[in-house]
Amino acid sequence: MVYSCSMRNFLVLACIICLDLIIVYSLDLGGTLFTSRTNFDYNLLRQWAESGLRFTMLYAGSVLYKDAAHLLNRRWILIHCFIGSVYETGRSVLFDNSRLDKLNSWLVGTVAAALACVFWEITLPDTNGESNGKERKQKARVLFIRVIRLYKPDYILLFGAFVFLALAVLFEMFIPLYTGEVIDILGSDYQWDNFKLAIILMGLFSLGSSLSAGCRGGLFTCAIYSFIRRIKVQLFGSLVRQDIGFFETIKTGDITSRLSKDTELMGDAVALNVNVLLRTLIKTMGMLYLMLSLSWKLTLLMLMETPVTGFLQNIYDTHYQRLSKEVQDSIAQANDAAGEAVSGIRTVKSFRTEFGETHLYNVHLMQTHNLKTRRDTVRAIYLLVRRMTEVGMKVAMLYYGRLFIQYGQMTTGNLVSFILYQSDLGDNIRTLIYIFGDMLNSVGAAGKVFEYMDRKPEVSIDGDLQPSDLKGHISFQNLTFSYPRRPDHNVLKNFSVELKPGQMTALVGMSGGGKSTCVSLLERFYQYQQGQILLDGQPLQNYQHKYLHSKIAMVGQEPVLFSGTVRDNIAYGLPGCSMERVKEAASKANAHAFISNMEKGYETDVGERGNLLSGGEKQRIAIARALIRQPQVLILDEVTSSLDTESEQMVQQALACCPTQTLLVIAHRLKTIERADQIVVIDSGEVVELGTHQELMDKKGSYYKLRERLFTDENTANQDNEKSDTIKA
Ligand SMILES: Nc1ncnc2c1ncn2[C@@H]1O[C@H](COP(=O)(O)OP(=O)(O)OP(=O)(O)O)[C@@H](O)[C@H]1O
Repeated sequence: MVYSCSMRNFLVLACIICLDLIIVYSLDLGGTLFTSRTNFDYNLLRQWAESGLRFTMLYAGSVLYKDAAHLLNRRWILIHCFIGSVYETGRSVLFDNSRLDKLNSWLVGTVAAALACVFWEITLPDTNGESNGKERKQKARVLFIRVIRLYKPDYILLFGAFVFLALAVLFEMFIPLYTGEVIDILGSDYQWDNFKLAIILMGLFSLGSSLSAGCRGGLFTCAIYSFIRRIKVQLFGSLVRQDIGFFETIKTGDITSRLSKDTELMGDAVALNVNVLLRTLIKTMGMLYLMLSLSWKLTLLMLMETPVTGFLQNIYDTHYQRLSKEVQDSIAQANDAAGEAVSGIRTVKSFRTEFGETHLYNVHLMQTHNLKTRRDTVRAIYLLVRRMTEVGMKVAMLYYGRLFIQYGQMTTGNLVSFILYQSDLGDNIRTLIYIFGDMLNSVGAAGKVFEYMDRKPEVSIDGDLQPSDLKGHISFQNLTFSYPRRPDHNVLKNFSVELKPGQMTALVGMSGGGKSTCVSLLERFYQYQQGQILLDGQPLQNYQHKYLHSKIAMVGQEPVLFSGTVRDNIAYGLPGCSMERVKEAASKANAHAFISNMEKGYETDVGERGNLLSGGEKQRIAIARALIRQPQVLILDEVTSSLDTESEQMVQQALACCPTQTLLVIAHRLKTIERADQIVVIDSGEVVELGTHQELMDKKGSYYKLRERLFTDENTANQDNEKSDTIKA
């Protein structure tokens, strides 16, 4: 903290200020005893020496007296001691005035330091924040260089754009100069030839500048679009390679925001910002040169605005960026809430929670609204202060400009050119300062994109085993597993089971026992913590990713179809697959008949996520999608739950006609798994019973009880259905 509000601290501060005033006058008195007041250079030199001495004494005081360190920030002292010297030097140089005003310069120093304190109070609360800022800048630099490297394929476009940029700026720079010249020609001894030449040159510069600016913009836009497309593809490629655990911990809104907004910000980081930066930089240099040649004194005066503007911009950027980030996060939350409600609209309607969902959305929007109001207030205050600084500077410039014209140091045309440059230069300097902030912001977005692009999936996909004759013998050995979102809860505990080729294994058990988890691990969606899963004696992770998923196929509880035709969905991931194979797989899955009855047959669009089909139809297409691969291991997770009895029997027959296949079935309807070669009963992630249907029934253990319980449930449900049918009839 620069200030502490206690009374004691104020007293200490007052003492320090008094002490400083005494030091100033003692030094001045001492100085005047030995030097002459009329010597301009010597007086200025003495002023600076005094500043240095005061700074050393106050700084030493702040080090020795610990409490003062809170009050006397190093920068505070620096400004306090030196700003007076800067002010006096500027005044003396501008107006050849050798009279030094001690009290005046001391007051300037104190007021400037007090203002600095107020600003630092707001912006730099502690040194920790400062070191974080440094780290952030260092990180931003690294990210920025990485983004530049990624632009490599577009270097030619960028080079062309930079050439046109330089041309546009050069042409643009001369326009105000010739405007002033025209005014001088009109004002003094008017000559048609001079006037004509000035107008033609102005026209040519304007034309050249517009043409070059157009080419520059076009080339930059091409480079940016090409870059953004490349990055989006790379990011998407990296996202789809991630393990399922990653998607469970990251919100969909975050992922879409990375893909859409951050990649675009990242594209702007280099091309757009460097474009603006270079344009502004070249223009600023050129304009400064021309302005110095018009009036170096007025230029110096005008440059005094720069540190103030920079300072204001710095404070503003810090707050604005923080608030903007909060606004973005809150927009993402609101979008998530709306997206979730729309995707689950059936549930929302059936539970009559439309009002609740609308209210929740409103709460998120209100949060966004409040944050936006705060952000815009900060912006309004900043604009107000900035405009006041600008206007103040303009008034000062006009005042001194008039004096210089009066003393014959410049012409009216020169002043007009100067004013035109000045208003442009002010904008340029602000842009230069802003662009650094914006670059930090843009590379911040790049950082988020790189974070996803660099992420290594926890489930490795580096295996390279692809044996030509896979038998499909699977062995779960002492498996222990917990989900990434719930690392303390072991879903599988020391789980061991063997699945043999040509056999059907059924996993049964109460809901939440861990049946689907076994399937997820077999599909390598997650990485288990202990034990291993062997396929034909080799750990699952040794197999090549694509090969493994062509040999192990799964139909899940809620099969997901993608928008496109029925044919596209059955032949998903098999480019160039023949129609015969598609039809054959559909027939095996008992889907051919209903597909043929549809208006466009296999070319029928299934709608987004297959919404135009019934649950059973979706499931049969999903089964066909699995069967078309002729997998060695087939996993059916609660597949038959959405099928009618006839379809179920036909699917069962289709599955039975593949004698060498390893079949793993999870079913609640225990009737469907009676013919399984082995039934594994799972409870709380452990195998509690294992055997054939008959063996387990004879044992009268968990399986027997489970069956009884489920039969009771099924019968009750059937009776309920019959009753409601009678009522309806
Ligand atoms: N993605 C997940 N993250 C955290 N916990 C999970 C996740 N999926 C499942 N679980 C938990 O793991 C346990 C086992 O779930 P699993 O889906 O394997 O059971 P199940 O036997 O297939 O149940 P059901 O018969 O209802 O489908 C449950 O306690 C469940 O809450």
